[in-house]
Amino acid sequence: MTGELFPRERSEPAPGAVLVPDWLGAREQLDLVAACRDWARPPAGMRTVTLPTGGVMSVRTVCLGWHWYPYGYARTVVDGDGAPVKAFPPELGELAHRALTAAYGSTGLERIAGAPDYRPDIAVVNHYPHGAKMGLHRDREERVDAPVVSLSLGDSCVFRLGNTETRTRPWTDLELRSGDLLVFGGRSRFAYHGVVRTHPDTADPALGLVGRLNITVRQSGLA
Ligand SMILES: O=C(O)CCC(=O)C(=O)O
Ligand SMILES: [Fe+2]
Repeated sequence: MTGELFPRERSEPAPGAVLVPDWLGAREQLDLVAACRDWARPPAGMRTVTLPTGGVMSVRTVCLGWHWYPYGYARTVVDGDGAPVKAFPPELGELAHRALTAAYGSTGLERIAGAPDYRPDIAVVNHYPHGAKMGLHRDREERVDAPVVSLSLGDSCVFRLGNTETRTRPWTDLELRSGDLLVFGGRSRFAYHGVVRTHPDTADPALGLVGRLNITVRQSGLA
């Protein structure tokens, strides 16, 4: 906690996009960081991703359930060590279900595409070392429009939530801090988004994490 005078409040920066600040407690954050460390280990561990353009992403990534590569999903690390992707942990599915209820409320949830029968089966874990960022993109390799649940850990960042049509304005810049929950579903599900910058060493040192971690939980729609 950063000694805020007032609690940071839930907000809806775009239709279907909900930010719930400080959603994860300290214990949950520590447990997730520890889990990420396990998931990062080879085989099928954390790797850097090379894009078809030849560019190398500045984040490092590990996936659970389905392996994301540019641009698709596979059951093995087709652009890495070739190992089978690690299983999607049921606890993460339960956490993501709770996240949808926290974001939309149990009644609001019914009005969000793919939320009532939500069956998440992918986690994409990104580590942002100091200086890393992520260009504007859409999460569109999934075959269904169920919401994406995003959990942030460690350093805070500037997250850019754009529109569904273009990579350009209008967009909204949000600060995401450790423990924050962002859900993008409904009309924001396929919005462009990215991470403009992180703020080095802003996390509570007790978390024992250098840089920033982001976990997105998704539903693939793949069998
Ligand atoms: O790090 C973030 O907050 C966003 C990550 C993201 O957009 C992705 O993994 O597709
Ligand atoms: Fe994304």
